[in-house]
Amino acid sequence: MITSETEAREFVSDLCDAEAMERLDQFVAALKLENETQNLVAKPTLETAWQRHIADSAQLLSHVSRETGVWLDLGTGAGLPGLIIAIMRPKRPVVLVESRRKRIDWLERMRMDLTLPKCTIEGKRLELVESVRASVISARAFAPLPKLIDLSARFSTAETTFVLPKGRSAAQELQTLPKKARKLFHVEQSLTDDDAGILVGSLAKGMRTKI
Ligand SMILES: C[S@@+](CC[C@H](N)C(=O)[O-])C[C@H]1O[C@@H](n2cnc3c(N)ncnc32)[C@H](O)[C@@H]1O
Repeated sequence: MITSETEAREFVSDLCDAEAMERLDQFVAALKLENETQNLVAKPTLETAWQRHIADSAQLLSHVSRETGVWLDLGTGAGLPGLIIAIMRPKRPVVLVESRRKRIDWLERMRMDLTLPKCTIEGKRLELVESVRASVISARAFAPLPKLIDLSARFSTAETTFVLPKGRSAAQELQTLPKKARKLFHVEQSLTDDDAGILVGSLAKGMRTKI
């Protein structure tokens, strides 16, 4: 379990290079400033930003086997987890979907300032985003599980891995899926919170049209 800012930095630095670490520091500094003008994350969480946001996002990499293909992040908001993945894996195409104007502007600015040419931002509602085949789909605090799957199934194939940090409700949310769909996901322990879980899984063919 990651229990301090130092441990969080060490955990993340094992997963990326020194240049990415510099960019992550730049991101954290910018996030603290931006949070004074728009409510991107809960203010108290900024004191432990590396644990609560950076390592929390970075840990998703451990649940994804393929290092290639589009990583699609739904409802990216402050940049979590999608922008963190884009910083740590700058050669990978990462698509961030976010509908709120001020948040889109923030993400665009970060993408420019951090020089992330493979990262693209779909500044609109997910429902309006053109279908692409995603290799990974992530979403933190985006929507209840059945709705999330309903909205994102058209971006998935049988090879797509869903990685969904669900906080304390992970196991409970899984129970809200029909029995057949439930079997396709499992709960991984979060490394940043004893009580939190990450839902990991893929959708079978029939499930991709309707759950
Ligand atoms: C609770 S925030 C979570 C933000 C970020 N993932 C995090 O963990 O800090 C949910 C985000 O999803 C965005 N959102 C909600 N519904 C959306 C939709 N249908 N399409 C695109 N973005 C959406 C909201 O604007 C908001 O920024």
